[in-house]
Amino acid sequence: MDDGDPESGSLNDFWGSEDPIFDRKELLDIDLVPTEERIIGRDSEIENVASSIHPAIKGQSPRNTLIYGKTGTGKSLVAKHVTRSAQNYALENGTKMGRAYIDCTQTKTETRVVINLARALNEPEKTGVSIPVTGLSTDVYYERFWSILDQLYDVAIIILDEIDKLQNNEILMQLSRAGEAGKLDSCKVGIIAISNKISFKESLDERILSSLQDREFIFPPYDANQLREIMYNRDDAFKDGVISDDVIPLSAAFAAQEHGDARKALDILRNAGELAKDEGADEVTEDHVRNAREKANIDRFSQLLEGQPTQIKASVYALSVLAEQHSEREEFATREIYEMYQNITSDSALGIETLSQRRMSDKLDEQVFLDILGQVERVGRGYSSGVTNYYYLLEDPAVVQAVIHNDSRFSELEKN
Ligand SMILES: Nc1ncnc2c1ncn2[C@@H]1O[C@H](COP(=O)(O)OP(=O)(O)OP(=O)(O)O)[C@@H](O)[C@H]1O
Repeated sequence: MDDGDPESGSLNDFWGSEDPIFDRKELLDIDLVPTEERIIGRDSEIENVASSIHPAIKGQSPRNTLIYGKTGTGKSLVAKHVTRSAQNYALENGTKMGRAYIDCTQTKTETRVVINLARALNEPEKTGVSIPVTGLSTDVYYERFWSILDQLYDVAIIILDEIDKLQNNEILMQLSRAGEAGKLDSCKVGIIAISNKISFKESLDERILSSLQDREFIFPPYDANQLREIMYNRDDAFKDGVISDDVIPLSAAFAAQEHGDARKALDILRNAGELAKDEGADEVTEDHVRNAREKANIDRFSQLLEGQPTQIKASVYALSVLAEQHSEREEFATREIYEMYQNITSDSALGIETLSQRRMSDKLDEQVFLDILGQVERVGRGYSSGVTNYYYLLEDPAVVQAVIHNDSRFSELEKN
């Protein structure tokens, strides 16, 4: 084993070397909540969310708020930015405001949400309440959580991001009714629920819905100009003069082509910088952006599709098989997709039931909203008059299948 002179290793030169491309790379981190002057094109959304929670500044009940919009439209950013600013203002004005953020893709069960909320808001040295990570019943966790809220805060704002990923809606029921149900003595609770799945409201109990729908906002996608602005406002992530002139406009054009997704724009920009760095280049060029876009597409698509239920994968898979078999066509009618879907789901390897055509097409419609698929309506002529729905893939069928095959049941299917 070599444990000789540490000075002699050539790695030392490497550790000591300066990054030739990035200066403040953290500005391109996806979780960063940028300062207000770096937030572009969301003035009215910020105003709307701020007006919903305005009463909280004085310790009164904030209005519950529901935010919808496609991915990368700034939903999480606006919710975090507005609540952070409210919390600072409240603090300076003598109101004790608590604020917690839960990502429901990571925290899906009722008990885990309560535990995480309680742990995030607790100050054990002040409350004397402990929240062990496991071991108590859900009821006890709730009791301790209510006690923490009453002891420490006049008001608490809870952001539930990607709320449609929750296993059930019990936590929403509890949080939205905590005051009237007498669980809380003095603390007021407000919820900001975020989703990119418009159909999620159908699964909600009427009472929760009416309480959440109090204020509902839909965030529109960005246009290419806004995406450009968002990126120019973060170009100090790079060393001076390292990005060539066409890099930001091209990244913005790519991100605007699908829907105006700021996450995608920033992903492309960061990945382009990383590719340039890996190559030892001293400039980020248009070619790096093109290659980064390719990589971002595959990553993003995997993320969107991987966690989806088997029924959804089966219907998207059916479309990908058709697209592969008929490379001369792009669009396929619901009926054709359904025939392929029936073939696929009849294979016992998948272990799922075959839904009706109607329900399968509902699943496809959801994927359209998430930008996994595209959909067009065509009016037929002659015998086939009437409107027919057609779907098409937004990604290469080979990429779609590669992602779905990560689910072992689908790779089994391939062998049969
Ligand atoms: N208006 C904006 N100005 C500056 N940066 C933005 C803006 N909107 C979004 N971003 C950046 O884009 C990325 C994605 O934004 P955000 O997470 O808020 O999107 P989202 O709508 O919550 O998406 P998802 O549904 O995928 O969670 C973040 O890094 C955020 O900082």
